[in-house]
Amino acid sequence: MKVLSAGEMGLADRRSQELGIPEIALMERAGVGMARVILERCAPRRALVIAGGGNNGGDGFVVARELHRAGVEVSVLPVKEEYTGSPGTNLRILRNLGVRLIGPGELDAGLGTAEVVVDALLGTGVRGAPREPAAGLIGKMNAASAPVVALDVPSGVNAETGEVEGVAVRAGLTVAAHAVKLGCVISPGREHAGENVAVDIGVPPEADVKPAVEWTTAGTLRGLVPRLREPAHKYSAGTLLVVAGSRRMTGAAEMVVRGAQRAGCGIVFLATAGSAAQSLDARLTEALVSGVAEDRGGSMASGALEDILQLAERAAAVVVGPGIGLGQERRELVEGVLRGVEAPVLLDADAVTVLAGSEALARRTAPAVVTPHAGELGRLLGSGAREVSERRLASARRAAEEQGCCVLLKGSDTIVVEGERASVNSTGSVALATAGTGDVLSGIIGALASRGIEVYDAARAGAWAHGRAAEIWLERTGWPRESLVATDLLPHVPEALRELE
Ligand SMILES: NC(=O)C1=CN([C@@H]2O[C@H](COP(=O)(O)OP(=O)(O)OC[C@H]3O[C@@H](n4cnc5c(N)ncnc54)[C@H](OP(=O)(O)O)[C@@H]3O)[C@@H](O)[C@H]2O)[C@@H](O)CC1
Ligand SMILES: [K+]
Repeated sequence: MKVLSAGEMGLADRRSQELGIPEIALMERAGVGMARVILERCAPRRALVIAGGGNNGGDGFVVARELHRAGVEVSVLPVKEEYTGSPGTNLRILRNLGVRLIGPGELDAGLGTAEVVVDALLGTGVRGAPREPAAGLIGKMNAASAPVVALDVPSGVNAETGEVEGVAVRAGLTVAAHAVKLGCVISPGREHAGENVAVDIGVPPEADVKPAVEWTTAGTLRGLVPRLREPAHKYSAGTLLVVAGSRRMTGAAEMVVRGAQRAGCGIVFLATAGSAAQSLDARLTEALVSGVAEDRGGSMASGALEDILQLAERAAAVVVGPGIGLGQERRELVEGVLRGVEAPVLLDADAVTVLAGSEALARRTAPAVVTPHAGELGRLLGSGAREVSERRLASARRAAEEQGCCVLLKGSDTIVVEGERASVNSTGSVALATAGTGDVLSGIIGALASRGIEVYDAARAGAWAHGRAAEIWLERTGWPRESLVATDLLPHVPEALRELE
């Protein structure tokens, strides 16, 4: 699956036309391909096409003609009075064929009988929140009982960013021209798009564009994760220090360690609160567990820093945060690790939360990666979870710039940003929305970093393998996705990583 932003698609389109391919030829192939997908997937007897005033509407007219040709009873609502250019030509053909063109007054009847509603209202040319009458039409499409298939982009979704400024169509399937649009793989646009499919529209390779934001697949990662070479000893395979857990939160520490071990880390040291150490030591047979100074609540105290820095001297990477707890002492501890550790540091969970308002991360020059979800990133940015959820790519970029580090923003569309580089992960499942999966992810990324992979690559490869492990579990067990627990991922992490060899 190829993913391009709206701007990149516009460039591919202009280059194609400069090479002499007429706009109407691209529209023809787009519409023909889109109609084929609709016929194959939905096989409707009656369809309604809602066509806007631009080229997205033009695609809709071609789709209507193709559905009509296949024997589907089609109604088309063109929103504009007058059409010119390629959409105008295609609307004229519909008139010549006697395809039923309806006005707004007949819309409710059309929506009531259609087996598929085709959203050809707004595409990549939308600017800002949909105005009337588009906004009202979007509301009607969303209220329809028939499934909605969006052409190119669900109307109202920003194809560049995935942001939704006003209302937007909720489609079950989005059929894109040439490449899936970036806004359809980033939340919330991703949820509006449903399944994404792209159809070939004849853009020649000479006109194609390399995307600035990578859609991370096995292909983009292949060869990144080194195989262990002989002679390997436990230190050459990567040493990782995990700083995690507290008296009441031992599971988080366990899952980070296990994730790291399955991702090929040669040796894992765990520093945890003194009162948690004994039980973790018993559970983590292969890890070296150290209990360090804790406060009265059973969380690691700031006085543990010296021991932690000493352990870090033996590690090629450090993971800090899961289950450590909040408060001033944890903040001092995390700041101390950022100041005192030269090796790459991954900050997750509580370690991200306690850094809100701190300058320690921005001041650090050695490599660092933070792995927040929207709520944690909202605290770090001081903007709130909602702002992050609405503007995910922009928020991740802002945090990466302000903090001068790599940011992995968790979600169904895990986004990884560092400097100019950005990527969206292609693997995963809603099954991952369960306690502890984030800890496993931290362990995997920490292990990859400990094996010498730079943090941006470790983060995107780790996210990919973590999502792929969930997919493999679903494939193998056939169990409902709600049943996955974080430790189910562990046996599938090596399999996922092997797919990258
Ligand atoms: N590029 C390619 O290679 C190919 C592109 N193709 C297709 O073209 C699509 C892009 O077409 P596009 O550029 O004509 O824009 P499009 O999405 O139809 O929107 C423009 C219309 O929306 C309106 N409008 C805008 N904002 C609005 C708002 N807030 N609220 C309400 N209305 C608003 C605007 O009205 P105006 O502002 O002009 O009054 C105008 O009528 C692309 O997604 C793909 O489907 C294919 O044919 C294959 C080749
Ligand atoms: K659309």
